[in-house]
Amino acid sequence: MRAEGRKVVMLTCYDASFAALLDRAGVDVILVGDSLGNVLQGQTSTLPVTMDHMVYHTECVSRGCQRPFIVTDMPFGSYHEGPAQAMRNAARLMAAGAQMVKIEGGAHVVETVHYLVERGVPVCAHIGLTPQSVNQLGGYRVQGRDEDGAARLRAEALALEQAGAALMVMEMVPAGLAAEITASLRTMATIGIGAGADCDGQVLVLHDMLGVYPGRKARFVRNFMDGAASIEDAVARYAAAVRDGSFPAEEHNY
Ligand SMILES: Nc1nc(=O)c2c([nH]1)NC[C@@H]1CN(c3ccc(C(=O)N[C@@H](CCC(=O)O)C(=O)O)cc3)CN21
Ligand SMILES: CC(C)C(=O)C(=O)O
Ligand SMILES: [Mg+2]
Repeated sequence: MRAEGRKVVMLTCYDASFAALLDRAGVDVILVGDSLGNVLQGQTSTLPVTMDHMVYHTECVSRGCQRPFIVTDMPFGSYHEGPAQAMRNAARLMAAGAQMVKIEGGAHVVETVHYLVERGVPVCAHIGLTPQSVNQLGGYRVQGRDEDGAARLRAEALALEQAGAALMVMEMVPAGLAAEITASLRTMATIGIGAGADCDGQVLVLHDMLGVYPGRKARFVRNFMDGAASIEDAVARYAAAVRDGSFPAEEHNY
């Protein structure tokens, strides 16, 4: 899709009924996100989410849809010990129905990404705001604002592409920097969340874009239920807005 200049429409999903709805609405990629810790479990971070939770929700999603490509988040602690542990846990997620796994982090996960890709596990990287590191980052805030931070994100993106990651989420990254990083890549497609419209695709948390998450609403969220006739219509409007470049707009960027 990147090669053809077609935007990638990605949304989180955690169960079979919504997976079927996202399939009907034309979503390209479903992310079984560890954000399920927040939106399903009522946790204040993604840190308590376990492999068993991710396996269960991947199985649910996988049974509900046919067409969308399924990516599952590796939860906190499931890949941090290194390549062998990551491979063992990725294999469980792939057996549950994931077609790609997502791993947060930059330089420290490059070796693990390479190890998985060489063994037949497609990998989505995730840089910028990496919520599993919230206790180190000091909050859910924009990343890569100063020149040092920007240089680090640029270098990490290239290293992750080199390691074989096929997709990369950029979360809460200034729009200009995300555009520059996207243009600097040759094979890896970028998916933005709070990273501007010039990424190769976009992702949002389903409960955020439907306005049902009771927690704090980040700047990058738009409620697509406003003016929509149904949930399916809201998801279809999100897909259309990503494809025509009207979402995200300036007001959603950093
Ligand atoms: N429902 C939900 N939506 C998400 O986007 C999401 C999750 N959960 N859980 C995992 C992470 C955590 N994320 C978050 C959480 C909070 C903000 C937030 O409050 N952002 C504020 C800025 C806060 C600050 O600068 O201090 C914003 O206005 O964007 C952003 C991303 C993104 N992910
Ligand atoms: C917000 C996306 C990128 C994510 O990682 C999640 O939903 O867990
Ligand atoms: Mg996640």
